[in-house]
Amino acid sequence: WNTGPRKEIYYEPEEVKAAIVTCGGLSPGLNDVIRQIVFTLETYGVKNIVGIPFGYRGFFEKGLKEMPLSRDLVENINLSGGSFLGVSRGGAKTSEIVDSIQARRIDMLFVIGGNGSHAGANAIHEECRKRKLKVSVVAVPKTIDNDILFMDKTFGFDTAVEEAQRAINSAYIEARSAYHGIGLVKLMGRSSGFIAMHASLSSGQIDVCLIPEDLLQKSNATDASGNVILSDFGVHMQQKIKKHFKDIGVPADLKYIDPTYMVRACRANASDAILCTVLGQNAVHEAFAGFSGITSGVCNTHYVYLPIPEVITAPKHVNPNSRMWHRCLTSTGQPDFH
Ligand SMILES: Nc1ncnc2c1ncn2[C@@H]1O[C@H](COP(=O)(O)OP(=O)(O)OP(=O)(O)O)[C@@H](O)[C@H]1O
Ligand SMILES: O=P(O)(O)OC[C@H]1O[C@](O)(CO)[C@@H](O)[C@@H]1O
Repeated sequence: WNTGPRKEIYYEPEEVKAAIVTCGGLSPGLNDVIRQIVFTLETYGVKNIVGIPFGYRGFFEKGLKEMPLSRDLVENINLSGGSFLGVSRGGAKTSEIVDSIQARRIDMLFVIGGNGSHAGANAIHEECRKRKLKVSVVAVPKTIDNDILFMDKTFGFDTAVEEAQRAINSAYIEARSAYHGIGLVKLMGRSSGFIAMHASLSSGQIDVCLIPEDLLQKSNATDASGNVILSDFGVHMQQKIKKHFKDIGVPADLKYIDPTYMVRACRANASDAILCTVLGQNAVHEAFAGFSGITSGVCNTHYVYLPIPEVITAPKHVNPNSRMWHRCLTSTGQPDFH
C-alpha cells in the first residue's frame, strides 16, 4: 500500500490513546523513530501518548509503569543512542499483553523491533481481532542486521556500516605496522552478513570477508526470545589463525577487535535519521488510516506498508550468488569459498 496521510481518518485524535514499545536489541535510530511518532501523533491532535518501558515486558511486569510522552519530553532524545524507553528480549505472553492493552484502553500500538518483535506484534493484532478490540497494531522494522525481508534497508544499518569503518581502519593500521601483522574484526549480523559485506565494500582495507551465511556454528542454547545463540566466531577465528601460524612455525601478530556493542549503541547517522523520520511519520499515518497488523518500510526505493506475516516468513540473507557478494569478492581479492 501507498504510505502517507489519508483524507479520511479512522480515529478521533482527541479520543486516542497511543502507546510506543521498543523490543529486541538496540539499533541506532530507535530514539529518532520514537520522537517522530510522538511529533506526528501530536500534529494529528493526540494528547494521550505513552511509552511502554523495556519492550513487551513493560506490559505485564510489576513495577514497570507506562511513561507519558510529549514533544517537549522527546525533543532531544535523538541526540543519543539506545532507546529512551528501554528494550528487552523474551517475555512474549500475548494474552497478558492484550489484557494490559485492554485495561489501559490503548487504541494504537507502535511496535519498533525486528523479526521477533514483528511476530509478537502480529500475535497481538490477531488476539485484538479475536476479542473484537479496535486497536491498530503497527510496526516499524528495526534491525541493525538488515535481515528483514523485502526491506531495502532497515534503520541503524547504515550507521553500523559507517561505524564499523573505525574498527576496520584500526585493525588495518595495527596489522600494517606490526611484523607479520594480522587484523581481525568481528561485526554483528546474527545469521545475515550484510554489515560485514557492506563494511568490507566501503572500507577497501579488507583482504577477506567472512559472512555467517557460510559459517554458522549453531549451539543448542537460546536467548530469552528463543533465538539460537551462535558461538563466538570471532574468538574461534582468532584461536584458529594463531594455531595455524604456530603449527607452520611462522610468527604472526594478530590483533582482534570486537566493536559490536560500540557500533550498536551509536546515535543514528544522517541517512538513518532521515529514514527514521519517514518511517516514524508513516507509522502514525498508517494507524490513523485504520490499518493493523502492518509494518512500514522502504522496498525497491518506495516507502510502503506491508502485511507483517509476509515480512516474517524468514530472515533475509546475503545471497552468495548475488552481484553484490561477487562485487565484494572482487574488491577484497579473496577466493570464492563456495
Ligand atoms: N514468535 C513470536 N511470537 C510472539 N512474540 C515473539 C516471537 N518471537 C519473539 N517475540 C518477542 O518479541 C520480542 C523481541 O524479539 P527478539 O528478542 O527476537 O528481537 P527482534 O525483534 O528479532 O530484534 P533483534 O533484531 O534486535 O533481535 C521479545 O520480547 C520476544 O519475546
Ligand atoms: O547481545 P544481545 O543484545 O542479545 O544481541 C545480539 C544480537 O542482536 C543483534 O545485534 C541484532 O539483532 C544481532 O546481530 C546479535 O546477534
